Amino acid sequence: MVGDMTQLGSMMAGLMFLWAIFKQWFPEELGNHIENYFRKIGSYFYPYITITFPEYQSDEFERSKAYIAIDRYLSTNSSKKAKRLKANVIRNCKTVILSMAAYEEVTDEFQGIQIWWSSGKSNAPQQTVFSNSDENEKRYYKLTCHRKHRDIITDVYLHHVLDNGMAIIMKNRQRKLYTNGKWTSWSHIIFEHPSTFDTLAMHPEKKKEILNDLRTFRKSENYYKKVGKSWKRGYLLYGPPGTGKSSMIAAIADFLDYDIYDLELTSVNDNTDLKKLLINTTSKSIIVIEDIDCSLDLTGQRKEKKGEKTGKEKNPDQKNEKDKKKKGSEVTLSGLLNFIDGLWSACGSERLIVFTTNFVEKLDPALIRRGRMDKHIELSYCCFETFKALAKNYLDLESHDLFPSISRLLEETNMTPADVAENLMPKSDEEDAESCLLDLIKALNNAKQEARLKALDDVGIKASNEDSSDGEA
Ligand SMILES: Nc1ncnc2c1ncn2[C@@H]1O[C@H](COP(=O)(O)OP(=O)(O)OP(=O)(O)O)[C@@H](O)[C@H]1O
Ligand SMILES: [Mg+2]
Repeated sequence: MVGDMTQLGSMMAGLMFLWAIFKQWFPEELGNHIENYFRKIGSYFYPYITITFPEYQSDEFERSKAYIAIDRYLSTNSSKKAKRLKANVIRNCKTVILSMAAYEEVTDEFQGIQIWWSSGKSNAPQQTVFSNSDENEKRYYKLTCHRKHRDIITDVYLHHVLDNGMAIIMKNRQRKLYTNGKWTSWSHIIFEHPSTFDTLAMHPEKKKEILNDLRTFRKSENYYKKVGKSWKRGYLLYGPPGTGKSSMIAAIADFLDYDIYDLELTSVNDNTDLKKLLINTTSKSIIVIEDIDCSLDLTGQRKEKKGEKTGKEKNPDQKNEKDKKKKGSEVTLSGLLNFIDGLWSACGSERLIVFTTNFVEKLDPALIRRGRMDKHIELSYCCFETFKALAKNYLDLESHDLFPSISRLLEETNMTPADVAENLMPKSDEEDAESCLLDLIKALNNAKQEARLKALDDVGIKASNEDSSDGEA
């Protein structure tokens, strides 16, 4: 059907071309009159309009988002109707997306209107020595419909196609973990961290509160617009090592289906590069700076790395090397503050910025004030509620006679969820749930004993210090 219409369309275009040559031999007014007459006859025989969607817009390197959305949208009906298909295998060979090959045609129906889609390609001149033959083909999708439906097609149907196509892209997309390498670019791997809010053990009330906060954030685009804020939110996760800060970031990314940009501040040259990195992030993402206290000190000057010489350098090469290192770490506190909520931070939207630290008290108050880091979440030592969640995850246990003893021991001593989890893991095939719980009780008793000895030691040292200072006096 589309082929017939295309032939008819080409015939009409040919006639119009011939007419353009003959038109000059006629007086202008008569020429225009005849042309109008031709157009009327033409539109009587060919009452269709076509809209073409090229894969690449002339001024962009990236594939057109509209083209990709149409491709995905058509994959739902082209895979049923088209005869020649193209397969795109994603998600580690687990998902196959079929789209129609070049010069295929499929029909679609919308509110009783018939729409014809065809795919095509044309050869573009060779662009670079590295480009392969596929890259030199300019693909496109062409929509054809009756001209009387023009308004509904352009105003309603195309939105329907693009929205549905984008939804399919989001559903099939694989989350990415980006890291900043040299210069101002990001490189990425597919992000498949197993941590989710189901596996993250924490007090149920606290978990509920965080999930509600994330849900509210996700659907608050209009609210942020209304109050004049860019659509982003800052999370500060703090607590001792092994309490689940990184695991929580992975769980948030899973819950919101966002990509993660793991920003290594020590690799960023200066504030300008920090800004460029920010511009190169996409919406629906989490920008993470882990161990923020190790990247900046309170005055905003970057710390020198441990082990770096502080005295005079022995030779000029060493000095150059040091200069280079210094030059590679010129990001300032003010640069970071601008990164979080300066004017440039408004480019893109729907973003979380997450800082983690083991020492919240070391951070500059300006960096973590509300408005910048809107939500402060403390992840702490394992409490009984956290233990119950871990026991459920690791041992499939909801209750046990040993639970009361564990509850008492957890109140008496500090143990991180990471250590509790390690003790709950069976060490061999023979080890059952009860012996894992006994392992944990043993570890908790040891930790309690160690803490008691350390406290005694500290008191002893203090007492001997006081004695010696009395003697001196
Ligand atoms: N709250 C938790 N729930 C479930 N597992 C946890 C939790 N906390 C820690 N773990 C386990 O301990 C391991 C270490 O946790 P994680 O890396 O998230 O700690 P962290 O707080 O980021 O530590 P650090 O401050 O050293 O970076 C995780 O792989 C996970 O298996
Ligand atoms: Mg961590």
